[in-house]
Amino acid sequence: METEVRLESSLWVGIKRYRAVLSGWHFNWTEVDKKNRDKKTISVPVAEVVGVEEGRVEILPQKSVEDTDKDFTVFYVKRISSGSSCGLLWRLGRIQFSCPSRVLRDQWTKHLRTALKTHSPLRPNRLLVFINPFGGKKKGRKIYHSLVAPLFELAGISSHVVVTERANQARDHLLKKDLTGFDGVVCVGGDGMFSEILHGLIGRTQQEAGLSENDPTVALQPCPLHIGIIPAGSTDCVCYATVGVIDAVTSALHIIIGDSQPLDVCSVHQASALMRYSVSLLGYGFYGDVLAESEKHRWMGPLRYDYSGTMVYLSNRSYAGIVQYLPADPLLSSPRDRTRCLSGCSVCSRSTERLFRHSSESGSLYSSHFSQFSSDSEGEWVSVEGRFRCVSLTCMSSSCPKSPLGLSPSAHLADGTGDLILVWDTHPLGFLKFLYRHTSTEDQFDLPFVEVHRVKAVRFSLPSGKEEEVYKETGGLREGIDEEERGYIETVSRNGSQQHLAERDTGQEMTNEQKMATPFLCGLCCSKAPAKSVWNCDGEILSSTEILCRIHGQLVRLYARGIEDGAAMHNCGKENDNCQMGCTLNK
Ligand SMILES: CCCCCCCCCCCCC/C=C/[C@@H](O)[C@H](COP(=O)(O)O)NC(=O)CCCCC
Ligand SMILES: Nc1ncnc2c1ncn2[C@@H]1O[C@H](COP(=O)(O)OP(=O)(O)O)[C@@H](O)[C@H]1O
Ligand SMILES: [Ca+2]
Repeated sequence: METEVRLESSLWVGIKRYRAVLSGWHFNWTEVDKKNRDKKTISVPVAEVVGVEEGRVEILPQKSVEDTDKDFTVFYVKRISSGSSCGLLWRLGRIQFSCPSRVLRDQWTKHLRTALKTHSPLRPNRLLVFINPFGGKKKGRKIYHSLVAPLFELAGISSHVVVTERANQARDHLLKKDLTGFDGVVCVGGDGMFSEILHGLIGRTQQEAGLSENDPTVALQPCPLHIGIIPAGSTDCVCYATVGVIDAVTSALHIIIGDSQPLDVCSVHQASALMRYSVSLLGYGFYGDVLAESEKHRWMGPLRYDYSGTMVYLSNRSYAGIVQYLPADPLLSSPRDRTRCLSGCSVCSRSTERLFRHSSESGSLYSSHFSQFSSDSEGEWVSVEGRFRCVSLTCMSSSCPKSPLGLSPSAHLADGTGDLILVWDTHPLGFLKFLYRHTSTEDQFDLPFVEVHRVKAVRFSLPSGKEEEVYKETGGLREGIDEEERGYIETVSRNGSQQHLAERDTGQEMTNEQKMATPFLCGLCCSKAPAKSVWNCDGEILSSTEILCRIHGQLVRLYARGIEDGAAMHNCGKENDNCQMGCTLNK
């Protein structure tokens, strides 16, 4: 049995004396005053030590090494509060120690290096990096070379960098080229670039396992390589929802220390063909229209979504559809339980056991998923039909700077479920209220025309010709229904039995304000609203409308750890500035 590394000695930082202790999971140093009394302690988990160098080393503004033989420098993760974002910013902390002898210095560097290997076994040695030079504000290359590459170098990571020259180059590389020796793949870009990596890695893994991605019932094999995201895109939702901040240095440090965050992935099929995978947003109606509109205005950069969002909102559209879903176990969690999936989430941890339960027995991962598509579970599908402003499915909260709590604030990153959000047709100001609540802490699901369901799978289809006649397009409100009623008809089928619900009560009275806004909003839109929308699949438009979606629990792993709760990081119980014990969170 390996014995735990322990080392304790006096060390100097400038003229101050410190008692430094490396024991188990922690490295800490306490200032000792002239009367031998302990002053401030800084404690760093060994797993968060970025690197240990002989001599006095600096890397910013540029690397410099003073090769003195009694000194060593420790680089570590230091947290600072991020202001507006929900997570914590990570920065590179640095401390230069002086030892009484070279022998002791060598002992410290050796023990620290051994300890950090033991306590963070997933640290990458070699990474494959793809940079999209055109993502977001087109700063991907600069962000990587000025902020990320020096940190990778410091941590001893070697990287093979590919600056993409066309869309799907990264995906094709991962599908075809030799990936031997790489521990992970890093994308520098936005959600679209992440999606390329996701498709390449999932595809490659299934190819090697001899599994057909076109079969929607197949139990997909989890990907062995980790994915790192350096945010340099427009929405950067996957990064925000898994790290809590959009910050290249924070993300680079998560990669360096080999953090590992499993992530659910949704497969999207049409008949027997795989269309795409999704993690953040699979959206029909509003989000599909926004994406289609925004593609015409790519030159605007990230602002294209604000512009297109406004235009699409003003066009006031709703679409007919049939949504069927397979509910997840309501005893495990609920999208309305007001909890949040944070770092170390217990719902996700418990799910790991449930999702992989049969793997050791049957030799096949995900065998429990497979059973949910057997004929036995057919009866559990719920079906709703009507007109929708939008139908959205997300495997995680999908928080992003535009919406800090996200599309579904209580969704989980790795519980094997997705949240289905149905926004029924409603008055324009009602829909505006729904959208607006995404920007605040007000509950966007607490509206009479909104439903949210935690699901394992979803099917979407268009109503048959007969039903389409009934719901003839009039741009927002349906023909034949009195405008004052603002209701709609839905056909609900639970466990196969058809139930006809006339007039869903939206519970809303039209205010004078709304009445005044109606002619203006409808004037922009009423004549030529299309009968169908498109699906927005993580920023890509799907070519089919009728789809089958299925959530695959923990199919990929990111170099991340979920959103850290700032308050909980202070294990000393003191506020930022007074924090002295067991905590590296500084203002
Ligand atoms: C009155 C204020 C209205 C504000 C509405 C805010 C709602 C925002 C929810 C955003 C969820 C985003 C989910 C992520 C989607 C991305 O995958 C996708 C592609 O991103 P990228 O590759 O970086 O371009 N982004 C979008 O589809 C943008 C949706 C914007 C909707 C307004
Ligand atoms: N060199 C390239 N030229 C054009 N498109 C690219 C290139 N590299 C990647 N892409 C594509 O650009 C799309 C958007 O990239 P992304 O990095 O997500 O930026 P944004 O967040 O601004 O949309 C992705 O779908 C990706 O496939
Ligand atoms: Ca999930």
